[in-house]
Amino acid sequence: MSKKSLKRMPPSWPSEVEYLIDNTYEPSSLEPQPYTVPLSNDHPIHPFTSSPLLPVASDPHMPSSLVKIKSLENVKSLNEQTNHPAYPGYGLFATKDLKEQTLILKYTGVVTSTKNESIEQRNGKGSDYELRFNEHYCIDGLKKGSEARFINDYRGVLTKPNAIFHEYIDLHSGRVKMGVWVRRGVVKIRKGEEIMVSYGKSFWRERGILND
Ligand SMILES: C[S@@+](CC[C@H](N)C(=O)[O-])C[C@H]1O[C@@H](n2cnc3c(N)ncnc32)[C@H](O)[C@@H]1O
Repeated sequence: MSKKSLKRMPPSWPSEVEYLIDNTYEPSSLEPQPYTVPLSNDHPIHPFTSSPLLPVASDPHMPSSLVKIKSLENVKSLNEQTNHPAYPGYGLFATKDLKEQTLILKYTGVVTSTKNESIEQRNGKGSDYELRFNEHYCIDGLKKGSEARFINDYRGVLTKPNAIFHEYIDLHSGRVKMGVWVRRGVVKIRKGEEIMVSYGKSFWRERGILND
């Protein structure tokens, strides 16, 4: 059996999407040189400090036992009368209590360069699963990605996001990755709660949903 067919996948993973434990760069020559490890002690261990340096952390184990992909069919929004605003679709939920500042997951996908594009050229081009990454790149989780591609925006469900997307340097490979972290000030995301970030106002503005 090939290595690929042995790859483990999270439960409820959609067959049309490739599960990716690590980013794939397109073209592969785009991948930057990794940092030389060990890194200096000046790097923090989480993003919630005033340091301008990227945090250093060990890659989270994937598929992750900390999260579960769930259909939103029976999930209500804050207003218990209405369906979740991302219904019909999926969301990502904690399977354990997750403490403040925990690195929960890696956001993986296809990484491409945005170096020669202005913000105006880039706006509206990305899929609903695309994130800006490491200054001159973006990661698209539309066709290939990890559990993190199922994370919804907090609007209409929570009063504040309980998680953030933030880059880190993998302690072992020296490569920059995109992480999903429990947000500062959130004592814990409780088992069963939906993990939610803010996509940013520009995400909704580009889709004609926010006007301010
Ligand atoms: C990265 S996907 C999130 C996962 C998605 N729910 C799924 O089932 O694949 C982003 C898309 O989810 C939906 N979504 C996420 N958060 C939402 C929210 N707060 N309100 C409405 N739609 C939301 C929107 O369609 C958005 O373009």
